[in-house]
Amino acid sequence: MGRVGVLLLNLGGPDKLEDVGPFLYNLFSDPEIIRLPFRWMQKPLAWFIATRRTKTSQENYKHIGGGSPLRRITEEQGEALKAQLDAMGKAANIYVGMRYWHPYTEEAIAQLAQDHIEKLVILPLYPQFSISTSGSSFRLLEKLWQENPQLQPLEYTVIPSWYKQPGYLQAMAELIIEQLNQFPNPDQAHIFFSAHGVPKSYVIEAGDPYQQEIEECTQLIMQTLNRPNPHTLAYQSRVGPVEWLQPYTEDALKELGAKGVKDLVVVPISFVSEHIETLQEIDIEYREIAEEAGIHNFRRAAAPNTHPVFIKALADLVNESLEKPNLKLSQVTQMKKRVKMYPQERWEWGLTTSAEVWNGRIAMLGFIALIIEIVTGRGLLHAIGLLQ
Ligand SMILES: C=CC1=C(C)c2cc3[nH]c(cc4nc(cc5[nH]c(cc1n2)c(C)c5CCC(=O)O)C(CCC(=O)O)=C4C)c(C)c3C=C
Ligand SMILES: [Fe+2]
Ligand SMILES: [Fe+2]
Repeated sequence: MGRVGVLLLNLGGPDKLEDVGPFLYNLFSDPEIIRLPFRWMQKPLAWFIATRRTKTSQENYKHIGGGSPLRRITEEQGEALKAQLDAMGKAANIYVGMRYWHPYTEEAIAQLAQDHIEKLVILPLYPQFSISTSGSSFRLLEKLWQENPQLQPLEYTVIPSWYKQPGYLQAMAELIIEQLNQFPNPDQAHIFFSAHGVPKSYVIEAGDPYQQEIEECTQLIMQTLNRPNPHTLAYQSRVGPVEWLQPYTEDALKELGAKGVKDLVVVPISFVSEHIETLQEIDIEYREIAEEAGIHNFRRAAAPNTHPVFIKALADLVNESLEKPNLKLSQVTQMKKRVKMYPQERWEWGLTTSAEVWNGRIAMLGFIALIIEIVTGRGLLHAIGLLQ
């Protein structure tokens, strides 16, 4: 085999406070994050939401030192993975490709093309697949491959999701045990899995396997842990007015507090590095909610970061994928094409479900257009003199 490369895919995060606005704009410009029926709406809406959210989001980043640690940790994971692969006699170059901030996926692809990589393993740093995370990065890569003929000869394989990997489950169990051991009665503490949420429509309408993979992952971690502790799964970080996967973390914490739970370990399970949602949302916001609800001994399991058992798990994943038949990007993005997606729907006349859905969407678009117009002072209603 020729020169091997591993492309680690991740979300990216603002390095400093000034990056927050443009980072949010990139994130909301992604049709896999906000799913709209018309592409032309994407950029104005992204600008509008990013502008509105920047201040609050900056306040949150201020609490964790003024920026996201995601780049630093992902690069450290890459270095540790390289050393582990070297030790196993499988030398490889590691590349980091972020979706919404530096180093962008496009930069990583340009670099690996320059390095004459001959076989590439595409490894998202999300254990479970979601349209909004790994799916979005795979779609981008598919586009880059289509646009750049230079990439055609590069042989690659994709790892779509890997939450069943035994080393990963073992690392998670060890991180939980570390926290359980801090309680006077380790077997009685409540284990609280907090997954990043997604809008419910992603699962129900678009067929995102995320919820099923999260639920299975929770069961597998509990089996690996092999302790009698009670556990709960809930979803955090809801954004916007639509319904997301339930139960919401804040509600589940309040409910457990009301039931008299005092000792609790939160386990973040959708992400493998510390980031704003562990350091700020769980450690500050959810801790406060839990303490108010009477959960006085609130602890959190660390994210796997560069835990040696976790890094070995990543190295095993890379090795196993090199031995299996290649999995193409078209194969891993295809699962979405089999289910209901906005661009594939067709208009139907009459009082059909489809027509009702479209009525709702048109009303929503009208409303959004009105808000944008009020904020920017420009648009159709100003042009015809209805707004000044
Ligand atoms: C598996 C993990 C993640 C899923 C699923 C996910 C979906 C998702 N996220 C948003 C909106 C935002 N996400 C933001 C930050 C952010 N998201 C993830 C992970 C998942 N997102 C991470 C790791 C981070 C943090 C990066 C960092 O800086 O450390 C943000 C910005 C922060 C904020 O303002 O709260 C937003 C906004 C949506 C809408 C979504 C599903 C559709
Ligand atoms: Fe997110
Ligand atoms: Fe989030």
